[in-house]
Amino acid sequence: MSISAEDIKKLKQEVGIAAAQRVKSGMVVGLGTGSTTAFAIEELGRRLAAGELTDIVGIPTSFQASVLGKKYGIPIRSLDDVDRVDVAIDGADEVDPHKTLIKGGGAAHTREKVVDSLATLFIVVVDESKLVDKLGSTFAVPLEVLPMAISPVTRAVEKLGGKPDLRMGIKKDGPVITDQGNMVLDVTFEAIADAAELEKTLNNIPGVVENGLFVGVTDLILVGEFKDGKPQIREIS
Ligand SMILES: O=C[C@H](O)[C@H](O)[C@H](O)COP(=O)(O)O
Repeated sequence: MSISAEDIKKLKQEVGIAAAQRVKSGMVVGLGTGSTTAFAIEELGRRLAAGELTDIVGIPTSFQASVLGKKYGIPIRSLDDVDRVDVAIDGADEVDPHKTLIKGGGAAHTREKVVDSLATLFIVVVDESKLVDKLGSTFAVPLEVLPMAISPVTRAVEKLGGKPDLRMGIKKDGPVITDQGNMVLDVTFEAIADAAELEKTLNNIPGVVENGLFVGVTDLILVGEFKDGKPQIREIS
């Protein structure tokens, strides 16, 4: 049974709110990027305004997260200002049974990997449509690439058996440019047998800044799903 866009939005909202409710006063919070995390950031702001939370600071994983954090009154800091990240809340484009992720649908995976990997507790928030048996079945692996290295990186990933596609803007002519001023190659692989190995291999190509495979980083996944017609949250830890 396919789920409507409205129902998916509802599930994103439920898991976003549930994740934000796990944040405690005094915590340093990694603010993820995307439509699901946006609900978590909004809920953090609501809790701050209501006095349910005090003294949190947010470490944004993108320009979008920074703007949203400020909009909802979360004090924004950089990694230079803190010595830890207590919890990070972030979305994903695919989640496999080993809690390995593909991220970067919003071209934010480089900063996300830095912040999410530092977190004592990394919570992934997704709706059920993101769960896959095999990584790469619905989503390509995004690579953030230095613009001057697009051609050699394209050839290198083709040699690895990947099919690279330069990500183009939707409301912009030309390629998508990341927050760091780089480009994105979305690489489709027929099968990803060993995500950990592929993550390292891709990052070893000169010119690749970071790829969207997140291996061994996830602590907890909150999955929004419909059961008996009602939205509910399943925890995978
Ligand atoms: O670059 C973007 C991020 O990795 C997002 O967290 C990911 O694309 C999921 O986004 P959404 O919650 O909008 O599906």
